[in-house]
Amino acid sequence: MPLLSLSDVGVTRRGHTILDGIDLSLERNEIVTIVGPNGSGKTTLLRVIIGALAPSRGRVSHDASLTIGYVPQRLHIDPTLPMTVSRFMALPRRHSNDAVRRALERADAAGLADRQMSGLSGGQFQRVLLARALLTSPDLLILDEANQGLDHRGTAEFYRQLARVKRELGCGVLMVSHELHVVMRASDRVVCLNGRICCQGPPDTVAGSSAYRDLLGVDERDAVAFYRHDHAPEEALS
Ligand SMILES: Nc1ncnc2c1ncn2[C@@H]1O[C@H](COP(=O)(O)OP(=O)(O)OP(=O)(O)O)[C@@H](O)[C@H]1O
Repeated sequence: MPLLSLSDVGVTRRGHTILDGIDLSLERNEIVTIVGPNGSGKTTLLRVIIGALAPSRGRVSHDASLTIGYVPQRLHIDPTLPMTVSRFMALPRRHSNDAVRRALERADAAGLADRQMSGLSGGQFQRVLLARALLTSPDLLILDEANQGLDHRGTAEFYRQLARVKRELGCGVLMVSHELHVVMRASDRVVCLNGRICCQGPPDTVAGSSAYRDLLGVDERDAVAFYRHDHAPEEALS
């Protein structure tokens, strides 16, 4: 049984259709990445999935006990505000010291507990956001452009960490990304969105599809070469 499924979901705002006819299932032990051009409805879809936005049509179904961990696209913390990583992990609510330690370890951020949030590098900051989303040992982990501000190597490391988290927790992972070549390497399934789902499937199949190339404006040889060049089985990523 899927962790969460969307059936014929549509979102209309001020007479404008943002999402239409979305059928999507998310499973445990699977990394799914949504790609699509600016304004294609990616963030809107994530908001529907986390329950922050009610769809205008269709149904979102999941078990009542489903726990979701969410890593936002950006989080601004006033740099003049002194706040250690441990303190940040206690916002908005406290968890046991054990739970905090475990979450930081899972996100490969164990050594950062006493550091100031304002002194973290982009990659370290993302790991702490990931650790906070892992505090509840979620069934489904959702990341909105979590690799923003990371360079190519930082992004690859972050995705390796995600693959480890998925294996350890057995959770499902859903993310939105613009990093096409890394997405191709790090995902089990890619979903191309443009208000509707244009195509979806394993990365190599999607990379070769004309719907994907037309939507993202990538050349066929580039898409497939990117995939072949960068692709490594998950074991090799860890
Ligand atoms: N509350 C709203 N009212 C009206 N229009 C909205 C609302 N929220 C989003 N939109 C519109 O819906 C479309 C999709 O927005 P969304 O942020 O979901 O796209 P996106 O794919 O995440 O874009 P980006 O890649 O630029 O972050 C855009 O045209 C946006 O202007």
